[in-house]
Amino acid sequence: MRVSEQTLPELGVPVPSYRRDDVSVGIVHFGVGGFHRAHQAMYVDRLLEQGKAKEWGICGVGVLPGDRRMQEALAAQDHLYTLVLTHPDGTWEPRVIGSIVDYRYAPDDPEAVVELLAAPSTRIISLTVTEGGYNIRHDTGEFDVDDPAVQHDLRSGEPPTTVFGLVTEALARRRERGLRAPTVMSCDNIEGNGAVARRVFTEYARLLDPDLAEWISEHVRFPNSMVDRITPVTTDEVVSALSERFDVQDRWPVAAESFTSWVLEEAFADGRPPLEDVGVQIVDDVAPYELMKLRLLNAGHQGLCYFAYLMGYRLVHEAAQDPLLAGFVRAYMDTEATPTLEPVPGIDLDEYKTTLIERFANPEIRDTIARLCAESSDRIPKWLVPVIRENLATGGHVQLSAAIVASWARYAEGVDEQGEPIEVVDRLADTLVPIARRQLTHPTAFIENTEVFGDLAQNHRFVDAYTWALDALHNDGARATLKELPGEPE
Ligand SMILES: NC(=O)c1ccc[n+]([C@@H]2O[C@H](COP(=O)([O-])OP(=O)(O)OC[C@H]3O[C@@H](n4cnc5c(N)ncnc54)[C@H](O)[C@@H]3O)[C@@H](O)[C@H]2O)c1
Ligand SMILES: O=P(O)(O)OC[C@@H](O)[C@@H](O)[C@H](O)[C@H](O)CO
Repeated sequence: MRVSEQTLPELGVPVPSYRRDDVSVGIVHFGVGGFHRAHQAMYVDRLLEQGKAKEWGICGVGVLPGDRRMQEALAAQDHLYTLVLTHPDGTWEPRVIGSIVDYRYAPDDPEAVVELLAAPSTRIISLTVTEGGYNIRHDTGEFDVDDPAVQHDLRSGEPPTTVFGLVTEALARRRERGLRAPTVMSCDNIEGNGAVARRVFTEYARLLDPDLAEWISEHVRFPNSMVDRITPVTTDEVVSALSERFDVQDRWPVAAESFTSWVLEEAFADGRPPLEDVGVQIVDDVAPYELMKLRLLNAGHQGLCYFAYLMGYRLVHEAAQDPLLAGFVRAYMDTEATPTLEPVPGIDLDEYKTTLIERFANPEIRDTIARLCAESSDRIPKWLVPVIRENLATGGHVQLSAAIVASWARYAEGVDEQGEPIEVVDRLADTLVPIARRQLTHPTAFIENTEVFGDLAQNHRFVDAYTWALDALHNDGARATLKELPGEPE
């Protein structure tokens, strides 16, 4: 049976019991992908199920050509979709989520999107636009004004196309109309995601109108958050298994692990849904939670994925079940990431790390190594390089982090250990792959790329560890390299 408002009563899986007609848009979300649908939209759906937050329905917005598909898929089923939680014991827990009540593909009608963002009823503008979506230069940490899409929005006089252009135009209209400022809530995996969002939106606005930038910085709030739920890309297998096992035909369901966590800073300009009623931890300072998650889970993923790919793994759980890989990742977490963390209120870090390896090893998630290996140039500088820099400054260990960077550099050569091509998915691939190939004769070529690594190649301690690992990867291969490194085989 197809998912739609009309078929809800007949679907044999849990569905919204609330009337969606009564739900109005209070949140406009940019970047409705797998994660938003498995996380924030699920939390709002839980609130609606409790009879709360009716004014906090979600309207999704897509700005990139790839988002057209999401607009069509959601429109075809009244913006309903199925979230399947995949438990490690093989149990699947599907539920139709009803909190997304509208979706706009911005290029169709940018003016309507700007007006929606400027409407007083829109009190939160949220984002999962990926790490790259914030348009930050890795070397300077500044907003990249030279980006062609940003230049278009700043200079062309045509309707805005980027999240920066659309949101800033709406904020300008609010200011002119004497309306309240909204909250801009980043839910991306970026350290200080709220602070980063604040920086990029005010910097963009300053280029247009310094007074507007002042108004934004004074009135708009940008809460930091830690968000966590492993959500792979939806596969055809999930679509067909949902149909076969539950008789639910959904154009674009999303499957995710059952674990979920959201720690959110109490920093809202114009109210918020009572998210604490559905398990969100509202705190004054998110930093310790963010650091813990980004440096253990996300950087841990990076520790796993390039070595795993080179060793022939294509699925995350299979790699995480290899004691050599699991031991390497755990050793990185213990000896290099953990010393850079702050105490995390209410969390036993040892238990957290053990649970992470178990989550990676969950065979039901079927997350792909390819997903983790994509857009590395947006991930390594944001999650791993800060760990390296801190350890270099304090005299801490960097050997395993250096090996992770070397595994990426080896992977970026675009050829695996069997001589087969690797599809390097990275917005910088055209520059990174040729640079990586040069390292066969010039071992530090990759890390001399200051756009990604800053001045890391000037540090001898890092360079020694890095060149050792790269050399071992070239001469002995990934498995043998890991065997030479300190690990914690189970
Ligand atoms: N998937 C996960 O396990 C997970 C978990 C925690 C946090 N996150 C965060 O969510 C982000 C998205 O993950 P996902 O799994 O939903 O990915 P996805 O590919 O399914 O969706 C990404 C969305 O972001 C949009 N986007 C990308 N670049 C953009 C840009 N420059 N401007 C505007 N929109 C842009 C895309 O169009 C798409 O709608 C991640 O990058 C991460 O920061 C993901
Ligand atoms: O989605 P990204 O690009 O931030 O990173 C890839 C994964 O590390 C990430 O998606 C994790 O699965 C997620 O952060 C778990 O909560």
